[in-house]
Amino acid sequence: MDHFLYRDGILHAEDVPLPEIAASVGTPAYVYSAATLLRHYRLFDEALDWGPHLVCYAVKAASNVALLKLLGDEGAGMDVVSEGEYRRARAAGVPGDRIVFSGVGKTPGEMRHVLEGGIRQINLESEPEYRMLSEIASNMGIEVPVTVRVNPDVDAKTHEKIATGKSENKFGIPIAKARNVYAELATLPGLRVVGIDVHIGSQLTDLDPFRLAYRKVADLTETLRADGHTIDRLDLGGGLGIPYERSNLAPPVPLEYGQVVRDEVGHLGCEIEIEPGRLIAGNAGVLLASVIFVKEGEGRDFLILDAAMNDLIRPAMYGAHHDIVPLRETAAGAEMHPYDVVGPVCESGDTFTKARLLPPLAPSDVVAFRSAGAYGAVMASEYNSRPLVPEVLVRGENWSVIRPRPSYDEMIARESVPAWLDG
Ligand SMILES: Cc1ncc(COP(=O)(O)O)c(C=O)c1O
Ligand SMILES: N[C@@H](CCCC[NH3+])C(=O)O
Repeated sequence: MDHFLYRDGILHAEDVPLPEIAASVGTPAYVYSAATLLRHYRLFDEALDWGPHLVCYAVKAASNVALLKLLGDEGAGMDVVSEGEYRRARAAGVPGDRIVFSGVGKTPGEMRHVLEGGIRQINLESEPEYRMLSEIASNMGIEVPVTVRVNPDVDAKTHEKIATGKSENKFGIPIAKARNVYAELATLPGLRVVGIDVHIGSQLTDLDPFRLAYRKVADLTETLRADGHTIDRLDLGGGLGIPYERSNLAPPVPLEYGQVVRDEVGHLGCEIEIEPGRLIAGNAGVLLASVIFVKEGEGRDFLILDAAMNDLIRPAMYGAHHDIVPLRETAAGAEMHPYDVVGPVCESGDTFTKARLLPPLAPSDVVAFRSAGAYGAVMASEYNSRPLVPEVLVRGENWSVIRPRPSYDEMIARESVPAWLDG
């Protein structure tokens, strides 16, 4: 459920009519609903309330500081994968002891930064990484809580580009090597083992892969405990999918997911951490775009929008589907028209969808891409020198720009011509 609904024939974000935002901010623009974001966070929090837990929002999904502040103030932890994300979380007021640091390629500088600033735990993904962290932390006189991300070799049954738990993926340490790795970790200074981490992929619509992976983690917990290690915390990653097509059967909800977690690892008495991103932010955001032209092609009509692949790359990158709806509600029984919906960027890949049935649209009409809150604005670029897409946050009747669209001058002023080029 989200808070983008038609009221009096006009699509609203909570209590704000979206045409008002489009007219004021211009398009393209991302609009987020605070109520949806918080609702989804709370669903996860409640799904795990059978035991000690922390929902660490995956900052990569949508990382605007205002969104992080909303979630942080609600008690959320954060899962970060870079110093930049860590700094954003801290800027949003989230204390270090609610931040976990994931990722396969943490640099020494990033490690030092989070150790200085305070961190709940670092999820380690390779031998060279934990040896480096041990050296840095012990030189700083710190003992940092760590887990090892294990790769359980489970098929997450999702798009191959976002599956992370198979042996061919770059993520984690093969689960079969875990005993040796934990044995070495126990001898290294500067590190304090607290648990195990796993994350098998994103946009999972089936709970079985989670079940399989968590069962393996439960077995490993018992083995490692028998070896004498302290395993008090299980970070079970993110990955629960969302319904991108309203017509589709809905994927499992957080409550069902929480039950799987309880079934598989609940008996171990560990504190549970999860790292959901997409399910919290995905349906909490839409991308508004205006029609520039309707162009007649060979046997097709192109709906040319002012949003492009640089603003929302998911369709070009993964062939992803996003529902597209006009801001003015379509009358029941209205005649629909097939459009190839495209952006202005100079690539044929800048196609959002082909032959999509929409009501007849004309220049200046505004449409909304639904389910664009996660992996939307964060993956935007300035390709074709299109200034970075702005972001807006709505809460009830209030709305504010939380990231403005840079002017062309600002975009260009970041660059400089070296004196030695200037004659
Ligand atoms: C380590 C880690 N945690 C959490 C997430 C968030 O995943 P999702 O947005 O699918 O919940 C990801 C992305 O797949 C990830 O790589
Ligand atoms: N960017 C991807 C998800 C990446 C998941 C991050 N580990 C998407 O839009 O679906």
